[in-house]
Amino acid sequence: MSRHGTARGSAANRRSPVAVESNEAFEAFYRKQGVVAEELWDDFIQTLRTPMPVVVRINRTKPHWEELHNSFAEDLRWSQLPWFPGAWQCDAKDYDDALRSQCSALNKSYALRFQEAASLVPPLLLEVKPADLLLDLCAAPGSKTLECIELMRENGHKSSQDGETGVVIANDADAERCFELLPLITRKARYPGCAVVLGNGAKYPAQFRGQDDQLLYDKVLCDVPCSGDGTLRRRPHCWKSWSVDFPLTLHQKQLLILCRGLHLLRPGGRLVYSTCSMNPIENEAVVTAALARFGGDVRLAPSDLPKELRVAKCLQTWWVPDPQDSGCFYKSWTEVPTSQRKPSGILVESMFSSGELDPRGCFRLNPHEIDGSGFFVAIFTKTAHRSFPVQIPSSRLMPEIPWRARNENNRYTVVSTDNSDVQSIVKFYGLRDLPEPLVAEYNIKGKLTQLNLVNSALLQLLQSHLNCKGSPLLVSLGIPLFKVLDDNFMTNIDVPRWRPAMEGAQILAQKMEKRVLRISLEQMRKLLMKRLLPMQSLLTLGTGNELKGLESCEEKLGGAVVGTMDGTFWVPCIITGSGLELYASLEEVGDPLPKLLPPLRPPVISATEEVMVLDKPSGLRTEDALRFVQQKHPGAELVSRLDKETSGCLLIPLTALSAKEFTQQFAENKVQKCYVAVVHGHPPEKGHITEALRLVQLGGGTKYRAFVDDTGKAASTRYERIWGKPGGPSVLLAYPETGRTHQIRCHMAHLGHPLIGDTKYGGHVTFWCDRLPLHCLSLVARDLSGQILKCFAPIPEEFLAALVAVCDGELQGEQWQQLFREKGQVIPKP
Ligand SMILES: C[S@@+](CC[C@H](N)C(=O)[O-])C[C@H]1O[C@@H](n2cnc3c(N)ncnc32)[C@H](O)[C@@H]1O
Repeated sequence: MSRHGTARGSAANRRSPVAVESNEAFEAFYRKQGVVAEELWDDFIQTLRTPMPVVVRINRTKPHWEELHNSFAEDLRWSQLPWFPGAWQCDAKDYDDALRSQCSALNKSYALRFQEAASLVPPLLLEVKPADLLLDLCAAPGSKTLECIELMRENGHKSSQDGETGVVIANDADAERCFELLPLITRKARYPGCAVVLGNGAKYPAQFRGQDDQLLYDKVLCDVPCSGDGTLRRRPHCWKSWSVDFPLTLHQKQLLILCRGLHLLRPGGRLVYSTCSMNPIENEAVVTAALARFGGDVRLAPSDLPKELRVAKCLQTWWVPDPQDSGCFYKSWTEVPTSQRKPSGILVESMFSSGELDPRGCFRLNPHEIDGSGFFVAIFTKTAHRSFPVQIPSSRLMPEIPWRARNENNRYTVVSTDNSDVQSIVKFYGLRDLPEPLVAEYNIKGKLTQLNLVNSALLQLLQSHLNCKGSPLLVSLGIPLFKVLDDNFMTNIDVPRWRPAMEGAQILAQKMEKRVLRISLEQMRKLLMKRLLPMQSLLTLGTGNELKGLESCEEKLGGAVVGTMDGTFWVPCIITGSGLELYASLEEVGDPLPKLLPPLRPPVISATEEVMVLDKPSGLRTEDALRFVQQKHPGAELVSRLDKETSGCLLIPLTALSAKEFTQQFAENKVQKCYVAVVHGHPPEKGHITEALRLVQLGGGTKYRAFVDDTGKAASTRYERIWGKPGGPSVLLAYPETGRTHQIRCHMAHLGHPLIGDTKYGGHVTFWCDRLPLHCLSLVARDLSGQILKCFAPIPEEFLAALVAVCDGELQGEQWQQLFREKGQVIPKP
């Protein structure tokens, strides 16, 4: 069985729906459009009702990314998306709190990004090259922009071209969303050729480098605003609000943005149009209308898709709903009543199908096939460009940057290297070769506040002539390198007013010969938490091995950068009379080297050619443990199970013959087991529970609960209390003589002593135990030759910590292990 995300069977088959969401109009609309074949309808609709898997994209431009990649490969909860390098997928139900907090920490430090599978596709199909001019017309909140930048860098490394020579313009029409995008671009991507721009994509200006020399983009991404019904799995509340009308209001806007993107594309360039909507009026209709508008100058680009990526053909015909008459649909513009064919009406001619679409350049990503959101993608290329004649001055480039910023004071100017501020920075920080070109940023009060690094290609683009009255607004430009210090700081001291900026610290650390400090990883973590290293500690650390480079701060006071010894993480700081103060916090920048949880992979306790016994960790499903075994032994099968939250010995036969043998041994209760359990209260010292159990399926899904019921199956559990005080809790050894589902849990609950935290059976959660305290300590069976097979799984760390807490430290971890080694062995039956 493959571990690849798309190869584990359909999403709907693997999961049960969590909520029965529905909308009759939605189902009627999409059935009529024929978006999926009738026989796949149930799979499609069921998938839309199941939670999305979590998908992460490892940032392969970061140091240590391979370590992270390997840790995902080791962990059975993650499967790799075979069509996207570095993307991993985890089932929603395996994504527990521990995994969530680990991934959030990794996301914060930009070791990975969360991005659903289908959304990875549009940037991938842009085929970005390191030196491309790329325009992302609808960029916020920025996942795809970031992905494009990473791909540019990666492709740059592959072709050993400098990966930083391209340009990425991230435009969005929504100011708030632009500001959401900002930290991603400046803090995470840190790409000198990137500008964030606020403007209407449909009116993005034409730019000219000279007479009849229009600046055109190599790549354009139009990930347009859409009704978003492909993301119902992520936003189940939208089932209720879905209507046929809303998408109709978006069609023209989408078409205008696409047409603008196509106009700005260079001949031979590539444009990707995408939506997370499944509606043909927002998808195929927009594409056909744009093709018609450009005559033969643009066409769909047949593309080689990764072979493992499952895509569905685009529609060639579709129905347009009448917004005034529910249930009424039109196939062609001529069918629309004349009264509705007004220029101001909702229905427009471009919504109707006209002409064939090349399915090799235009396709759908169906939720049930990609196990993600529904998406639509079309790839265009251009064969000819028609420009409008414009009168522009004869000089090729403008001396200044004609783009507006947020107001007239807030502007950007090109900075020359002999500028006196720049000279003082070079001297103070010992800058070997000053990164350039630099632009100065003036804030909205007109005060010079920042020096930003851009690259030459971006500067040229910004100095070209804009063919419009007011330009879109520049929200950010390049990478901030230096920031001005507060006016009232160190007024009488002869140090420059400039300190390194957070965004540029990494670049500066490679170029500065002075004022570069390195500290150990542990000290860096402490510093990020406290943000201040008092002067005395700074001086003390500076004399030892934990801090290096203090001698490079001749003047002592003033800006500096501080990083980890391996040089992979840098932040700006300032040395003042009180010590070293950091301009960053752990909250903002994340951990320099987030700790990885040990991968969830079961250790093997014993293995022969016929049978393997694993020490299954809590949190791993038995089915996933089986997959691990099947990687080497494809014939392995399950004959017994442990609940996901239960840890310990799990026996898996490796061949059909041994499966038959062990099935029989389990059925005849010949496999002896001993479990450790922590229960509420103080049960009698020894007991034997023989109540029959009946298993009931919950909510039509794969969840079960056992009940004591005379009509159920015979069940027998012996137990012995090995630690406990009146009032509880108590630690037991339990010996199930039968193998019913949830047997120990249900039997103990029936006795009035449910397991701690076992809320399904009436247990209560405690702060000292965050897993089900049930562990299969030992197991005895007979192998195929009749020899005794005896296995023992020591108590896992987190369970041990809970036991120490239960007894208030009366027994320490090793003492508990020793107790179990002595008492927890099962004596084989003769
Ligand atoms: C689907 S989202 C883009 C998602 C983004 N590409 C990403 O991957 O994170 C569409 C974006 O288009 C923006 N938008 C809406 N109308 C626009 C217009 N006329 N021009 C440019 N952007 C627009 C919205 O503010 C929204 O941020």
